Amino acid sequence: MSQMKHIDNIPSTPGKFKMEKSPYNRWRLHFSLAKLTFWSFVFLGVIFMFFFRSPSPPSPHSSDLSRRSLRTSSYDDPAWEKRIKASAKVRSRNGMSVLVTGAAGFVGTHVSSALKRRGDGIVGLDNFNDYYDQSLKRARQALLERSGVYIVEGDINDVALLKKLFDTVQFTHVMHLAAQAGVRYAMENPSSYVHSNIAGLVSLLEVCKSANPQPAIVWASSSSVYGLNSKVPFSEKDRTDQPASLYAATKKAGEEIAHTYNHIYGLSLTGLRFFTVYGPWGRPDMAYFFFTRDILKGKSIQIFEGANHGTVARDFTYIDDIVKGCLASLDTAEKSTGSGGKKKGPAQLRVFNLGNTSPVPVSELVNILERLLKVKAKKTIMKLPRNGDVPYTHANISSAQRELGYKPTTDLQTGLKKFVRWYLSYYGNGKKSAQ
Ligand SMILES: O=C(O)[C@H]1O[C@H](OP(=O)(O)OP(=O)(O)OC[C@H]2O[C@@H](n3ccc(=O)[nH]c3=O)[C@H](O)[C@@H]2O)[C@H](O)[C@@H](O)[C@H]1O
Repeated sequence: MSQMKHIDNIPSTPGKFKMEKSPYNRWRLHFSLAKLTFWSFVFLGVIFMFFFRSPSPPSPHSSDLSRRSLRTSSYDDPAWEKRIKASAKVRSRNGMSVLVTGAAGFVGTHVSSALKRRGDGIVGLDNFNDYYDQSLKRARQALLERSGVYIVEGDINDVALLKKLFDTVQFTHVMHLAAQAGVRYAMENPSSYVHSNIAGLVSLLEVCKSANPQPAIVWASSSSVYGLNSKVPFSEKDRTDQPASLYAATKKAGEEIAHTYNHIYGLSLTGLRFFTVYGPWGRPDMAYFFFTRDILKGKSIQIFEGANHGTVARDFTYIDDIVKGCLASLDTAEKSTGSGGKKKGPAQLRVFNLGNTSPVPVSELVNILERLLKVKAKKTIMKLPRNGDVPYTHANISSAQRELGYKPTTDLQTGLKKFVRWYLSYYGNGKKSAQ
């Protein structure tokens, strides 16, 4: 009752209207309060049901989160830390200590294995997502484990995990290869590109800029940033403001984000524009890989052609050449200049094309595969769909040649021969096949 009095004495709108104290008004007030309480309960009930009782199917994100919180508790596990430290142990003089993101990916596996072979310390990080056959990623992981590289299972968006890794090991370098790849898939699942290629990159750079010492970072950009550029061969100085796919746009955004972190925090950053990388242990979503699978299965393949029956061509680049470019980038990367999250001076900022400098038409890629597989392909020629693909790519590599000593040595015929040999030994002669 005293509370009621208090309410009664306060004008609802100061200076405007004072409520009369008649019994009718009191009854109206009681009634309104009862109504208000009733509807508040209904409202809270609905909210409760929506958040806690909703039988909606678990989204990949919610399962990710629960997995992540489970894993967070294992970050304090001494055995886990021991494995990481053992994997990061440098075994050569002047060797580096590298965090490789996307280590169970195609390029990540090859780069990690090459670094380990020469005595660098490596810790891998990979979220093992299901963009393509996860068993292939697990097989790559097993391969790396045999050579002493441990892959931590986690996402680059997991800042707590990244911090824990940097607390455990003083990484001198980060080889950032984790990404949502694929040009055409960007129309199906655009947010996955924003999640990995933009948000994930920012999470990683945030942790790197605060690390002491700050690592030097080498990361995977893409030839797709040239988009609709029609000047060939593509040079790093050419325009890159006309991306043809969301994938390309997120990689281009990555290059701009790299500029910002270099400018504000003194992070040393090198972006590598890879040109259609192929080879053993490759990505099943790429044309050379699923063409091989489909030719062996006797399934029809689609070969795209440009306007007016124009040739669609790619500057296909063999994995071993790309690995050499990655290692040379790490070796020539200057130290970051910041510490404690503050820039101390200008730092290195580089972008390089890593291509093969000799584009090959997709129809020729298929001819080579037919010869190597000794099977005639069932081909359908179709117009290049409007799905983010560009008609051709061709790298000018003079900058990488000059600064990194990069010189690709594997032509498509030789590289595909190695790929096919691996494919047949991994999947068997078409009996067990790629998904
Ligand atoms: O350099 C890059 O930055 C990118 O390279 C790769 O993209 P792309 O060069 O598009 O490779 P990929 O899909 O193998 O298609 C090869 C060719 O086959 C043609 N193609 C494709 C499919 C098909 O059914 N038919 C066909 O003709 C198609 O038109 C194309 O001409 C990576 O996937 C990408 O993640 C990114 O790293």
